Amino acid sequence: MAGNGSNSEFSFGNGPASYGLTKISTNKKGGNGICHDDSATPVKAQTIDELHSLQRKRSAPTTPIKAPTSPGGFANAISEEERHIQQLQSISASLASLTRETGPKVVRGDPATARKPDTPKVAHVVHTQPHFTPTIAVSDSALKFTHVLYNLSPAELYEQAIKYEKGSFITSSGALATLSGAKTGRSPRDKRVVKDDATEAELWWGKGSPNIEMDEHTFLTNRERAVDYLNSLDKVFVNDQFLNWDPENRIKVRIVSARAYHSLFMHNMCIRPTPEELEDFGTPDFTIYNAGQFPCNRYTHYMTSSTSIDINLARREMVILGTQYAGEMKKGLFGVMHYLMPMRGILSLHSGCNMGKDGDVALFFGLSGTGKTTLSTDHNRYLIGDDEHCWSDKGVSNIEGGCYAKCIDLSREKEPDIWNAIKFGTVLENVVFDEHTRDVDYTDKSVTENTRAAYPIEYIPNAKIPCVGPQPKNVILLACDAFGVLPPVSKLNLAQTMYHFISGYTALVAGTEDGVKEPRATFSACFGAAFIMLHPTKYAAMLAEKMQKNGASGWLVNTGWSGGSYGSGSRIKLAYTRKIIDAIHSGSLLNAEYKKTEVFGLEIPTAVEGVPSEILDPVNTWADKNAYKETLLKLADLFKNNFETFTNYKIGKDSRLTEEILAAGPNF
Ligand SMILES: Nc1ncnc2c1ncn2[C@@H]1O[C@H](COP(=O)(O)OP(=O)(O)O)[C@@H](O)[C@H]1O
Ligand SMILES: C=C(OP(=O)(O)O)C(=O)O
Ligand SMILES: [Ca+2]
Ligand SMILES: [Mn+2]
Repeated sequence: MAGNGSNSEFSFGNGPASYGLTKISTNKKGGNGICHDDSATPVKAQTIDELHSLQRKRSAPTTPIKAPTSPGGFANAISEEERHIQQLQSISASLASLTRETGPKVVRGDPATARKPDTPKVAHVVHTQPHFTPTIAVSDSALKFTHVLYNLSPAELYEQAIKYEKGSFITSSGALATLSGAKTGRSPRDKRVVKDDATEAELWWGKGSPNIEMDEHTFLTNRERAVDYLNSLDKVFVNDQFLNWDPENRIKVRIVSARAYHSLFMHNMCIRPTPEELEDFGTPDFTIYNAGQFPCNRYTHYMTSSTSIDINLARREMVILGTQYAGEMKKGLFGVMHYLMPMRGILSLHSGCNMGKDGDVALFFGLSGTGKTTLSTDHNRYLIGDDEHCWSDKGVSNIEGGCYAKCIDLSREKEPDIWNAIKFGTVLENVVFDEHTRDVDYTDKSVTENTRAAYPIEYIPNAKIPCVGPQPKNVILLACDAFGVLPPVSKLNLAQTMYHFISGYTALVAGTEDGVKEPRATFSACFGAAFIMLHPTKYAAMLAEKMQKNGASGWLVNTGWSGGSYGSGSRIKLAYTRKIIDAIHSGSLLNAEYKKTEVFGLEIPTAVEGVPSEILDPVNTWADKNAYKETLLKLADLFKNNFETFTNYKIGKDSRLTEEILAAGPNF
């Protein structure tokens, strides 16, 4: 080659080098003629697989795990490997079939990415005492591995949901939109509790009780069905978490489920363990088997539909078949707490709870849709929790680690904190969104009216962590009265508080469906009859005792209709209800001027700051006074009929309060 390098053949013009393009040198270092793009440092990987493995770093607890000390003073720390094997053995035991001798072979990790399970992190449990004489000792499920996706993070669960669960999408605000399938609400008529000698005596059975009985054998049949279903899958999700922020009364729960949606929901709703707490988790106090995609067998005794939610208190287990509605798990555990906590003298409450800057705590009782979540989420106060609490001698504690807000017609302006909580990590159930922008349309009821958002409580900026507080000062009973005759706010004496607590009234309208013109009254004892386990008067007696002891004030707040029943009146503005609640919190309403209403005998204030005075007495808001009186009497009659079930029960030691409570209802 003559003179120039190999790139010299082509140039613009024949002038000096400065007129043409700079020559590309290929010969700086090696001189082997190979072109290197060395503008950045090269990756430290030889293959694509190696490169991908560099992306992910092992996560581990940030502080060393405490080594328990043996009596001799020697630390008998077990290795991390052993701890993982113990964890897997515990999961294998959870998933064990009771009719075959073994638990499944479980291995940690996603089957899609797992290599051969050649590591020792495989566990298999052999029963020491089988409950039944096994007829077949081996089955196909004993030959395969069940992959366990253990306490995955929200990011990992998003990936699982989006890859494998139809109907899972990321919305424009980062939330995970999912579908709960055919069931978009709870199925209270399919909730069963095992009746054995102990529970027969302890629990509330019969008329009005949410506890529909089943026997132990049927429970085991359904348990086996759920466990066999779960073991037939390539992978199951396992969440090990806590309930109750009161450290002395914390309950360890394990949730075994088939869907990433369920695992993320419970990750958000239960208390999340730290990595250290998880290492020390041990055996759970209660286990849920959620095989919701799989129906129960209607030929099984007691089954009346293909859905069954079964609780066995002796075995400390719950089985879910035939419903994927995630609220079933949260509220099922709440039922269990309604049994466990009163046994310890602690009152379980279906209520929201928040605290002012000065430490004044308020409880918000109410049935679904009455405003517990909306009103406890208050930008000027600390949120302790939106739905499930415990009241002990020490004060209040939230049972959960997250909130479950209704999001139908959610607006940024009226409920900014809930709006902003709908971001990455939040589960959005059954909402409708724009297929391109993924913007959610909160007004759309195409899937259901019961659209929901489940988010960790720390997504609310003024959440009180840990979620505990001192003794309550105000007990607010919420009723969404679609008849439009209850006052927006009434001050209650103790007997009235008990009367309304035991009644647990609300009246909602089924929405905008044709034909549903009349509001339907619902009475749900303790504002949560679907979740209580003992007789309502047991909880009422505890509430009376605690309110009395701590000098708490009772209030009845109507978050429903004004100016007429549903159809002619309208729902009380949320802004007005918030002003009423503010006046309760500040203490100003306690010292206001009051007058007594007819029929219900409720004390109503004549003025509340920020609320038009004329709406405080509902009679003023009705154009047709006769219609008002007629509706008022109709509602009073419904109250009276409902309360008849309770007239034979005593509350507390002396019967004085019982008589006062009976007298605290409507008089007409
Ligand atoms: N005056 C009002 N007070 C409380 N909530 C209201 C009022 N008017 C409308 N709402 C709406 O009613 C619903 C109350 O639901 P939510 O707080 O989730 O109930 P709960 O937690 O008791 O089930 C929310 O969608 C809220 O926006
Ligand atoms: C999750 C529920 O709670 P709430 O509607 O009271 O918020 C429910 O009742 O299913
Ligand atoms: Ca609730
Ligand atoms: Mn709620």
